[in-house]
Amino acid sequence: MFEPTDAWDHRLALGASGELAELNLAGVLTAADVHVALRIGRIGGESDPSVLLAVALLVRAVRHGSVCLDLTRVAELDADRAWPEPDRWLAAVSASPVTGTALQVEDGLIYLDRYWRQEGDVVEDLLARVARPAPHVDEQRVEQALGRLFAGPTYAEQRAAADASVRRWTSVLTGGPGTGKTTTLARLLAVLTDASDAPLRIALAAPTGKAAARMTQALAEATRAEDFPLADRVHVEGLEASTLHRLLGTRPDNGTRFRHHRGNRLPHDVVVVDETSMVSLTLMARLVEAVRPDARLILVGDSDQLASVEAGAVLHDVVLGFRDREPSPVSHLVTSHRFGDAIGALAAAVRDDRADEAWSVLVQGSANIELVDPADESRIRELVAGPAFEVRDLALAGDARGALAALESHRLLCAHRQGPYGVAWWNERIERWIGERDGRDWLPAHYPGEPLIVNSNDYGLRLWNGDTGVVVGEDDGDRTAVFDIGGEDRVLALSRLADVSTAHAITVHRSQGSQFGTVTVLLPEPESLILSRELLYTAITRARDVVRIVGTEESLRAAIARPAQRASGLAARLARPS
Ligand SMILES: Nc1ncnc2c1ncn2[C@@H]1O[C@H](COP(=O)(O)OP(=O)(O)OP(=O)(O)O)[C@@H](O)[C@H]1O
Repeated sequence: MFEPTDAWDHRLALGASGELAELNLAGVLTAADVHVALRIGRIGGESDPSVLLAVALLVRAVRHGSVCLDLTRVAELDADRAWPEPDRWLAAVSASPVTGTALQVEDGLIYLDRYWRQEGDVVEDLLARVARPAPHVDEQRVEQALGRLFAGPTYAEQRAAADASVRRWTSVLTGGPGTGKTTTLARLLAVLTDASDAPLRIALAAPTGKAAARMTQALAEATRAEDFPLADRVHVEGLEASTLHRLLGTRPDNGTRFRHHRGNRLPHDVVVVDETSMVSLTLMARLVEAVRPDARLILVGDSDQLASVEAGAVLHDVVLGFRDREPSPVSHLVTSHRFGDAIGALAAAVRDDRADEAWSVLVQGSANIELVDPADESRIRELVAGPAFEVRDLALAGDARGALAALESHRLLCAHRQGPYGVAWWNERIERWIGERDGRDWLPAHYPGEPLIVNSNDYGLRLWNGDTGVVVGEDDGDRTAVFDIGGEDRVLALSRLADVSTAHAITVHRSQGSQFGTVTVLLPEPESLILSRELLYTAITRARDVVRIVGTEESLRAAIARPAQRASGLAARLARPS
């Protein structure tokens, strides 16, 4: 609910009446939701208020990450409101002249045409891929390679996953942090290469630049493990990941179409995608159509993490949809291999809806886990300003590498962008603390020690969405920005930076695909609509060594009790017997 400032308040949907106007004023529908619905109605010749209401609610659902709308669940938005009876409502939508053009109905769910097509494409392409006869493999060579690369009892689960993947065109490797997804992938790639007569063209990709750099690094580390057979290293060494956009070939004239597609497939024999949980439905549709039917597609990720910023929860849906298929393309790694994994145990309690256990782990605390009272201002200042001071001092001393390393050692994660629990507010607060400490009333634009995060891909500068850097130099003198690109420093003039923001604090959504030594998670009020189990799980699993949660018991329990819900027909359509 909001109080309009006047009749022209931009939040008001002018021209709306009845329920659309009421729900707009109640803050359920934005002006844009209403305008899109009215426009679709006008173009399609539909004036039935219940259909227009369904369209506006559908646009709202897509804005919240859903692919479609289930009319039987709309009442959950406001149980006290008299909503249309779902069966009759669906019948009205199905009979509408806009259905079949701007709108589609499938399995009782309503879709905007674009997402219906994309979901249909993903279903069709994935089902066609899993229905293909299995790839031919040389059993003896595969057995030997599996035995060599996955030797010993600690590798049993991962060996089974690799064994299954070798025998499929399409496989999904999912598991929580530290369950050995990267270890398995590195060794699986070695098995595939060893078992192939011709050299394999392997593509590695991730949804963001940051995630791609991490994938390259993690694979290199996994390959350097002591028990990774030397002779197999050459097969995996030197492989570099790129962003999915770069792999598919971005086109300057079109943001959602790529150079590679159904008519011009990728040349690779193996296409691996890491951090697949962050891949939207739109991007997944483009990916699966671009992979040759006779190329392997390996999707890697943690299906319990937050889904993509855009519509869809594709990895989650694919894992769910293929769960009961025999043989299943999905391998689920469950054993954590990180020594003394207290963070993993906390994350698992959150993921599995064990709120009592999560709370008691937090209250008990340990070397890796701390619960911080949100009222304890001085502790919070110490925890979040301390690392910022360190980055600033190193940046002022001209130590770019040190500043970048300090930056990666801690990050403040917020659920929101705005408001007292939001990124903007906390960035400002930290900047105030820096000013106070250094006796400055104001800091210059792009001050030394300012952490930067890139918001969109910049092909000219070769900076990718999610890349992080830091400003180095003097407050009243020369300053440059230094970015860590896959372990190498890239120095850039500040004037060249177009779309960057300050990153003392970032949202949990933005942190996906990254990890930090210590993570401080700021939980919002329990009523916050953005607070969900997946959000908390994702935030906790960003920490390598230490996680600190600033929040109340109510907020923690509210998060765990609320699984993020994204309506989609993908899982059901993949699971349907063919
Ligand atoms: N089978 C194993 N035996 C012993 N140690 C292992 C095994 N598998 C993985 N590890 C070790 O566990 C740690 C985590 O493994 P890995 O990085 O492969 O997991 P991951 O699932 O990719 O993690 P994340 O999602 O956090 O990146 C690494 O230090 C790795 O060396």
